[in-house]
Amino acid sequence: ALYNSLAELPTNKTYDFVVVGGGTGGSVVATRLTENSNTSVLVLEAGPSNRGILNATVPFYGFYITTGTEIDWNYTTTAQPGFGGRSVISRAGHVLGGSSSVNGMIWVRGSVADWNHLANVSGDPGWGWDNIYTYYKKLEQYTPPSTGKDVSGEYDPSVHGTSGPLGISMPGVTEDTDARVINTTKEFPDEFPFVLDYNNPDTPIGMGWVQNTIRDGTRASAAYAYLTDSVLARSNLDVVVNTRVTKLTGSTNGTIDTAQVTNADGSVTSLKASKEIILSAGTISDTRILLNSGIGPASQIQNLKGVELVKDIPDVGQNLADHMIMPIIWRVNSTNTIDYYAQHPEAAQAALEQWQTNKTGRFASGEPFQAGFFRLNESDPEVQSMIQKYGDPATGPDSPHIEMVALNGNPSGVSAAGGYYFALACVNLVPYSRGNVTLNPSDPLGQPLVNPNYYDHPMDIFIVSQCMRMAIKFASGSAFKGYLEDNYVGLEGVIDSNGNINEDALYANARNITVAGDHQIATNIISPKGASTGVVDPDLKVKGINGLRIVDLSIFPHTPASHTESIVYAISERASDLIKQEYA
Ligand SMILES: Cc1cc2nc3c(=O)[nH]c(=O)nc-3n(C[C@H](O)[C@H](O)[C@H](O)COP(=O)(O)OP(=O)(O)OC[C@H]3O[C@@H](n4cnc5c(N)ncnc54)[C@H](O)[C@@H]3O)c2cc1C
Repeated sequence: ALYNSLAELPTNKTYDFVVVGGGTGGSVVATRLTENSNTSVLVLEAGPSNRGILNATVPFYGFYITTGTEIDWNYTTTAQPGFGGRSVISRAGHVLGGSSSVNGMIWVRGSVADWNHLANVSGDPGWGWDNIYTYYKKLEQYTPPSTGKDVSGEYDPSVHGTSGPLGISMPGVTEDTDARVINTTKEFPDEFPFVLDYNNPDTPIGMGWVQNTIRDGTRASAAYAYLTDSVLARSNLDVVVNTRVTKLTGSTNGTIDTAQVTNADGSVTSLKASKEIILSAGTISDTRILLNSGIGPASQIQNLKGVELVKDIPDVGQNLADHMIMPIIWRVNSTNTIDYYAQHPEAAQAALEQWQTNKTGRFASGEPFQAGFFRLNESDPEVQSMIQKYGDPATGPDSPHIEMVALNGNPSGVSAAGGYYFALACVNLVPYSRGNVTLNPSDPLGQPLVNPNYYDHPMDIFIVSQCMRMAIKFASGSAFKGYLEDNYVGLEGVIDSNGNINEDALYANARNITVAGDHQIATNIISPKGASTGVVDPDLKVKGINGLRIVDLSIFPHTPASHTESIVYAISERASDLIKQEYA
């Protein structure tokens, strides 16, 4: 059942597993484990239920509307030297379904090389692509858009699953910029080849149509797709929302079996698992919980007020990485962009009403509609020399370095101020920079110190600058002539009157404007059993502790050449099988 507070939870029940965090990973693992009616699971989620929250349900809203609301943790990074000292918002869902309830819904699976790399670094071939591909096919359910738009020629059905819980769909309406973007791939086929399906493991490179975690015109979050009414009706599953876990404890040294919740009146409620605690609170929140439980680097824990060391694991909270997004935005000669809704409340209301009536119309889709995945241009001598100096940051020779996203509007959502826009957003998929999550010693339960160290490594901003050059080329296509007016954000001082690019200005814009990718990863990295580094073993159990496993994005050791919800779904599907096998 679903309970709105701990006070509602019956007190006479016991559970095999307590899942901390009902987010992307937690929703999957709770659903899969309770397929066995002999296994009981309690999920504790800090945020509210996703049900009835339009911001977590209407696909169009996912784009920008949830920042600053109660369904996001609204973390802020520390001042980032690579960003000219700016702090940026680092978002994560604070609602059932977690970040899958607030994200951009873009479905990109992670490259073959990324998964094979995971198999190599963990020493477990089961994390390799061949096995993970079977999980993707198991969990996906490709469905046509609710609007009835014909999407043939926009993806390759043969590489997707059709009967899993997670709905995947394509943009359901046509935008003015669709043809401009697709035509540009035809005009510049060498630099920007059209790709029918970037999720085809054999052809990840190119620009094509975005696939979304949307079903029946509705956001298909992990809560919507997995924690359905019938799953929540299972007698062996209880989910409690509005319940934040502060600490994990154990009965004997070296065993963790209890999740503690500090109630509003200061009292503590302990929730016990007879088999395991499964930590699925996400990359940033995991570290706060582990450090407050005395699990992590001894050097830090010794300084934390009121916390005693339980297990010294130096890598907890280390290795934090994130993608970063550098938007380039132009004013356009059109009002037919998503900015229109920000500036015309009556149009937004009508679109919402249409969505509420039959889940169609513009609000049944997200934004963007196209994205491209590219390698650096290895015939460019500058690229060659950077790769020679620092190595190729991609996990394999066919794995992309760069993502370029095309948006029919201003991605920051501030266009209520006026104007109509087109944007190309540049993403470095393979940053070398690593940071960490630490706590304020005098307030360990307070806001964690999130430091992704953006642009710390010289290769990282170089790759973004290469993507910016690509975006300038893309926007020079004939399809954009007369459509793009002046540059609004991203290219200040970059192009001189002769059309030459000023490298210093390119870098300065990147430092001043780039924002977080919200793909925070790697604070609990996987390593082989017995390794002296890393946080979890290949079966995702925390090293040197009994009864504690981590199932979320934090275990993945590097940023994948993709978006990250797909990584979590695959990790948690396989983790569920590993857990089921262990207790069979
Ligand atoms: C704004 C945004 C846009 C994104 N866009 C995309 C995209 O388009 N495509 C894509 O693939 N990925 C995207 N991502 C990333 C992707 O959604 C995440 O990487 C992924 O969902 C993370 O899954 P997780 O299970 O690790 O954590 P989460 O899904 O974040 O789950 C963690 C859960 O734990 C809960 N929790 C945390 N602390 C506690 C506590 N102390 N007690 C109890 N519960 C707790 C949280 O409230 C949350 O529900 C985006 C993310 C954000 C934030």
